[in-house]
Formats: sequence, structure tokens, C-alpha cells
Amino acid sequence: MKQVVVIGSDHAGFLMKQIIAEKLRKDNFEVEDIGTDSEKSVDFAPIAKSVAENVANNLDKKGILICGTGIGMSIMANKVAGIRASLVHDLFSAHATREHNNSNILCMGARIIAVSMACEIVDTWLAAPFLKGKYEKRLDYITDYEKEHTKK
Ligand SMILES: O=C(CO)[C@H](O)[C@H](O)[C@H](O)COP(=O)(O)O
Repeated sequence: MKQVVVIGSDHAGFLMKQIIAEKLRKDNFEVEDIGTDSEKSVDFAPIAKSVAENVANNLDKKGILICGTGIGMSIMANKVAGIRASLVHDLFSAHATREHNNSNILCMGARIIAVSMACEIVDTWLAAPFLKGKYEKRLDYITDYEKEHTKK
């Protein structure tokens, strides 16, 4: 079965999102593009919320969020229980946040890195495995916190 990647951006990340979505389709991923659909100015938070809730409702999926810096997207996405969104602009972090944090959403800033670097980061992040073991125990603390504080 194809790995599903849910992708979203605001206006600042739109062009990078289009290139990454196309690249992922060529690489045989199933891409769910939730917008935005132009460079017209839009708010980042509803898009981040939509991608994060989509991934949280099906943890087999992974998400990618792109805005100018990736910061606003990561702040919003990490409010959703079950989401571990990582702001990444280098290959070491792309690999490490999968191995150590079981990151399920990748956030990037289109005003910070070139598209070629973003594509390399996406490849690295999608390919890296979660190492489990001691890293799983550390994440359990966050999951327990979410369970205690999430309204039912
Ligand atoms: O939300 C952001 C910062 O965390 C993103 O970088 C946005 O893309 C940015 O703020 C958009 O800025 P603009 O002046 O509205 O183009």
C-alpha cells in the first residue's frame, strides 16, 4: 500500500508545496493536498490544523506543512494531540527527528531554504525509521500528558 502524505501550505509556501507534492507523486506516494491553491495571502493556522487533524485521525499517514518560516505551522500542528511536528531545515535534524521523536509532521520554511534542500529533507525524513526503545519511553511522557490534558 502507498504511504499517504498530507500536505498543506500558506501563500508563502505555495510554490514549494506544489513542487514537493509533484515530486512525491512521481516517487509513488499518495498525496492529499489540502491547499492553499495559489499565492494569494491566507492564514497558516487553519491549514496546519487541517493537516494535523487529518494525520492525528490516521497515524499511518504523514504530514508536510510549509509556510514562510515553518514556525507558525509547527506551533499550530503541535496543539493537536498525537502530533509530533518538527521544524526542520537541515538533513541531520530530518533524520534525527524521525529516529528519536517519531515525528509525524515535517514543517519547513520556504523563505529559509531552497526547494532543492527541501526535497532532500523530505526524502530523508520519509525514509528514516523510528528507533523505538529508549526513545519510545521518552515519547510516552508526552502521550501521557496529552491524555491527561486533552478534553474529551
Ligand atoms: O506564520 C508564519 C510565521 O510563523 C509564516 O512564515 C507565514 O508564512 C508568514 O507570516 C506570512 O507572512 P506574510 O507577510 O503574510 O506573507
